[in-house]
This record gives sequence, structure tokens and C-alpha cells, in this order.
Amino acid sequence: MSISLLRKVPLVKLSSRRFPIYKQKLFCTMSEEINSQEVVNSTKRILTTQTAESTTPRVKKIKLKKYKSKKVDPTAPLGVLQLEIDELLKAHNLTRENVTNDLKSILNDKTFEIKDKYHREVSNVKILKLTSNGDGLAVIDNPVETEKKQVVIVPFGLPDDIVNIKVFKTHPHYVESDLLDVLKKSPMRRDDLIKDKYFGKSSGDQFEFLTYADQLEIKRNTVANAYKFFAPRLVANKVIPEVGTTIPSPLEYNYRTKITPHFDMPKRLKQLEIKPPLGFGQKGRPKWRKETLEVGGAGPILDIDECKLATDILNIGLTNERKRFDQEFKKYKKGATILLRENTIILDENKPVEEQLGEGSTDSDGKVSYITIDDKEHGVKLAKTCVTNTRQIVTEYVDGYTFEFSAGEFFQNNNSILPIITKYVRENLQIPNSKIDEPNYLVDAYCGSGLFSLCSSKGVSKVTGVEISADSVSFAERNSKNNGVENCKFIVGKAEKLFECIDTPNDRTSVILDPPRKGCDEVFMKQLAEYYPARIVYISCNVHSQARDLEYFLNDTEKGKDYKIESLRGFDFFPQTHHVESVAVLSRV
Ligand SMILES: C[S@@+](CC[C@H](N)C(=O)[O-])C[C@H]1O[C@@H](n2cnc3c(N)ncnc32)[C@H](O)[C@@H]1O
Repeated sequence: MSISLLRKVPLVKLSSRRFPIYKQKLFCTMSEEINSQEVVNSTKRILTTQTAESTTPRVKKIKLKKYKSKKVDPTAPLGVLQLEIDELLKAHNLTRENVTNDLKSILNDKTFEIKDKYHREVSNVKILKLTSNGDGLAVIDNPVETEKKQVVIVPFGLPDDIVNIKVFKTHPHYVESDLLDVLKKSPMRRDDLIKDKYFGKSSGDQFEFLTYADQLEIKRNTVANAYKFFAPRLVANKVIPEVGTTIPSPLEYNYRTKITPHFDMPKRLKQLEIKPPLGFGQKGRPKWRKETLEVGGAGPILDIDECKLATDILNIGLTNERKRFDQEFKKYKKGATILLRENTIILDENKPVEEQLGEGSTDSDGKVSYITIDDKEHGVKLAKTCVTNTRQIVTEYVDGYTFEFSAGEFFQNNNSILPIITKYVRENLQIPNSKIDEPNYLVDAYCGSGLFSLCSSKGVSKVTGVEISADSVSFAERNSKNNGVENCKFIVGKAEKLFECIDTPNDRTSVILDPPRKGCDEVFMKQLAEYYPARIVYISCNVHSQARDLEYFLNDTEKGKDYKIESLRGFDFFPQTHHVESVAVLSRV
């Protein structure tokens, strides 16, 4: 399933009231980012022509296209890819010059002769390694400059596979390809494990053909590699502990509590006449799984009627909303994204279930769909509904706490692993050798609607959370109140301003960091070092920016040098995908 965990753009509500919808392309995939690399026209050559009226030669400009690459954040997938390519080149005694592609000739190739040479099928390609994005990497011959090589990305290729590929896109130092056939299988390749009929085409769950143990080990390597790339001084000084085993998710499938299928409006169309595919992005045009060639269609968006990673109620919601889309697609003026978010209700057994459900995705009879679950651990009966309105309040239960938040706002996506990570964070925040009656404090930077603040609040004198989204802060306050937690205070603001309003003694304060993918900035890390807390737990959905931040904190801030990384490990929030959540625990030496 294409589970886009990538860059969000602002939500825009569109015409139909039925679907809470966002602007098309809520998420931008890696290949779209590549596409967005600008090709600029430049006037280079000047030719002379004559017109009938005048004998004066007129100057006609012929524009030559030039490749201009967009600046990339080094810790974003495309930035990391450059480092992975350099590492591969080094291992094969190659340099960037050896694999540089002549993009100018491709861009100005009017006859398609050169393009056809570059964008060709290649047989017997050996996959050499896996990128942190979950794709295979290989080296092939350059078809035009025969003394050169090319680095090729092969989605669904595994180390030691021998494969046939079709190269379809050229970049300055690598090319993109589709997997056509697997001639010899990597020992890791376990096609018998595949459950998803869209596997091998869709862009989200590219690890389904690996054992779960292999997936966890690959993610452990991703964490280690991130520190090798972005914290080289820490690695050289041998201060990075051995990366712990990745903590597995209790659910390997049906764990996602939010999915966002979408559809495109073809360019130049004002209204849709034919129903477009509604689902998730296709990863290139792979042909290796012959049984899936027809499944989901051949367009850039696959028509998806089931998501193996999503919870059962979201799949029911998907069926409902697809049926509604069949009826209503002509009303749309733009492409759109449909939100499907799980909502949990603790049922009062004395009332009819239907009266307790609230708003949610409805079936063709107009009834809110739901499933019930007996929560034996807590002795309650739960109803799950699927919310489609971004503004609707949804509820999740974690570790005995109730969390409410707007369906369109951030909340962790895999409920099954949340009790495990919140316990791990809570335990690692403890200041060692504390006496029972000594006060201790907690600062939760980037606190969202209060997940880590509340789950760590027991036995703490005071918790201060800071969060940029005022909406999330009001939910954090509401969640504190609803759970009877009285020692949490939340502040709307940038984490960078946090230290201006912290009045707790640093020696008795632990800090949680859980920033977005881009990580923390140097200003924040510097202030954190100056504040000098007793312990720090840094949780990150982008281990590369985490490694960069800790390299800076431990090496380049005055007091940061007093800290050590006590432990480092991944948590598998997203089984079957390449994503890993990384948790680093720091203490003062
Ligand atoms: C990865 S989420 C973590 C939320 C929360 N810890 C949780 O687990 O639910 C990151 C949060 O940081 C917030 N955020 C982004 N930039 C921020 C900034 N400069 N200062 C404070 N909060 C920020 C986002 O709104 C988002 O809620």
C-alpha cells in the first residue's frame, strides 16, 4: 500500500461536503521531488533567418535546455541517497565523475535518439545494496559514454538479486529504473510472505517480501548508517553505543490508524467524465510480479480497494467512501485526498451502540459503520468508527490514558506500539539515584496533543510541554483535564523559545524531544545545552536529522560535551515499510 509518510502540504477544503478533502497531492513522493528539479531554458545559440518582407537577416534564438538541480536538505531522502551513492562508489573504486550523466544532451535531444539509448532495458544487473529508502542500488554501464558507469536505483531489488530492469529517468549521478524480472533471487527474498495484492507496484509497503526479523535488522542498520553519515565525529570518537535491536510492533499488519487515499484530476479537464483511480501512488511501472500487472491499473495512482496495513475499520471506511466516490466523482473540480482516521469509543453497555457512535463513514444505508472489540485487559467494550472529517474530534486510548485530537492533526499512527514506546521513554527519563521525596521535572518539546507528557506525568512534580500548533495545545490541555492529570502545563510557541519560560532546576529536569522530520535547529540545540538538563530522550521519525542534531550538540556546544549517548535504537512504527522511529537517550557523564 502506498502509505505516504512524506512531506505534507496545507489542507484545502474542496466543494463536496461529503468528503472532508484536502488539496490534491497532500503528500509528495520522492519521485515527484525528483521531477520538481528544475529544467530551465536558456538562450544559447543564435541563428540567422530571412523574412519575405525584409532582406535584413533576423536573429532567431534557439533555446537550449539546461539542468538545474534544486537544493536538497541533506537529511531528506534525496540528500541521504547522495551519501549512499558516494559510499557505493567508494566501495567500487569509482568517483562521481565516473558516473556523471550528460543531462544536457538528453534534455536537448529532439530526435529521441539519445534518450532512447539512456532509457533502455538492461539485463543481468546485480543488486549491490539497499538504500535507507528501501530500494536496491546497482552499478551498470553507461550506454553512451562507454568508459563511464551509472548508478541505478531499483525499487523492489534486494542485495544479491540478479535482475532485468528498464531505466526510465536520468539524474546527474544516478538513474531510476523499474524492475522487470528477477533472474536470481537474493537469499532474503521471500515472495511466499507477500499478502498484499498490490505489493510490488505500490510505493508504501516495499518490505513485505522480507521476514519480519530481516525488516527489523535492516532498520537497525539504517540507524547505524545514519550516525555514520551525519555524526562522523561521534563515530570516529567511538561514542555511539551499539545500536540496540529494533523494537517490533505488536501488529505487523492492520496497524495504521490513518490513511489518505487520493485521486488526480487530469490536466486541462474541468470535470471528470470517467471515474479516476482512487488510491495510492504507484512506484514507477514495475513488471516483475506478473500476477499484479492488471491489479490497480497502470496509472500513477493505483486504484486501491483494500489496505493491508490499515486497521479493519479503515478498510470498511475505504469501501464506503469508494462507493460514494462512484456516485459523486463528477462533482469534483480538482483532485482530492480523502482522510480515513480511526476513532475509538468506550461503550456504555446499557445504551444502544448506534446512539454512541457520533459522526463517521456511513454505509450505503446511511448508517455509521463500526466494529466492536472486547478489551479484556481493561474490562471494557470498544466501538471503532472511521472518521472522514478533518475537524472532527477523534479519541485514542494509550496506556490507560484517553487522547482526543482533531482528525486532521498529527497523532502517532500505530496505536499498538504506543504503550511500548511511552513506557520506554518514561523509564529512560528517570534521573538516576533520585531520593523518593526529591522533586523532578519534565520538559516535553514538540509535545503535540500531550502523548509523552501525559504518559510520563506520574511521579513527576511538573511537566511543561511546548508545541507550535495552538490547536494541539488546546487538546493537550483538554487531555490533561479529561485524564485527571494536574501537573502538566502546555505552552503554544516554538520549541526554540522554550528555554525562556522554563523555571525548573536543570539538575532535576529531564527533556523529551520529538521534532518533525527536519529535526531541531542549532539555536534549539545550543539552548538545550546551556539549560543543561539531567537527561534527554530524543525521539525522531528521521534518524538522519537526529544524528545531525546530536553530532552538533555533543561536539559543538560548550556543555553538550558533558553528555554521552547512553542508548540508541529503532522502534518499528511502520512494519512492511522502510520507515524507522529512532530513540536516543542522553545523560550527563
Ligand atoms: C513528530 S510530532 C510529535 C508530537 C507528539 N510528541 C506526539 O508524539 O504526539 C512533532 C510536533 O512538533 C510540532 N512542531 C513543529 N515545529 C515546531 C516548533 N518549531 N516548535 C514546537 N513545536 C513544533 C508539530 O506541530 C508536531 O505536533
